[in-house]
Amino acid sequence: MGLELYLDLLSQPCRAVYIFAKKNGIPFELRTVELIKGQHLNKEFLPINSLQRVPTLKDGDFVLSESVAILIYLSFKYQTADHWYPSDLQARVRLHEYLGWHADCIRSIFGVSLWTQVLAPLIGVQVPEEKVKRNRTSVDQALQRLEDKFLRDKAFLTGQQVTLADLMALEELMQLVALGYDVFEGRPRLAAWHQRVEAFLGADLCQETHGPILNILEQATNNKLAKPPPEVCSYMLLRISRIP
Ligand SMILES: N[C@@H](CCC(=O)N[C@@H](CS)C(=O)NCC(=O)O)C(=O)O
Repeated sequence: MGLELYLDLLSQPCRAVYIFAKKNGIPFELRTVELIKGQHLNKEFLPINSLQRVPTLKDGDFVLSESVAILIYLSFKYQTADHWYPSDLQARVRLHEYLGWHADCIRSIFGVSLWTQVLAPLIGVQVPEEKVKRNRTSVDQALQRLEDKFLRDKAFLTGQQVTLADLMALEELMQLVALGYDVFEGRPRLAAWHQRVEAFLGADLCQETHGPILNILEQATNNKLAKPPPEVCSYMLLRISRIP
């Protein structure tokens, strides 16, 4: 069996892995794990990733989770262009500097809207308004830092060429865009960066990758999402209660 990628394109780190593999012509079998249906909790997925999370890579007997580790594995194994994961020491650690900040300050915040606007209502729960507002404030602060401290006047987040950092950031931003948040309003440098990254990736690949998340609100509004089974609902309830 060749390379298998266990992904759900509703998930930001999964899309970063997907778009990287596709853009670089890396052959893989897509194994879709639908989080809304709780497929990551199924007994079939447990032996593949006991952490029950996606993305997960399987390359023969080698199994790997964590999007950044997967992206680095793919860039070495398939010898992708140097700009993605630069060999120059300072350029590489600059990329890791961003990825560290991203893990701490973006990941936990940008995904909350999907819970408040789609997943909680799907199981009949309303997230308290003060939590929603708190999240919006955190999102605004993080976007400002992304633009002022990382992007500044550069073409891409960590330099003049596109890297893994741009993919990770793009996919987090798409989560907000899909949920109706105008992340680019009043942020012209971020808007120009977004256009540059999407132009580099190509419109068709962006459409293919972002299609499912861009449709999620419409699907939710038109009751096209099936309510998950009870055990998944209880699991989701627990996750919702942890929204700060
Ligand atoms: N740090 C991990 C985050 C992975 C992650 O949070 N995956 C989510 C989807 S976005 C997941 O599988 N969630 C299922 C769960 O935690 O129950 C990465 O970058 O791969």
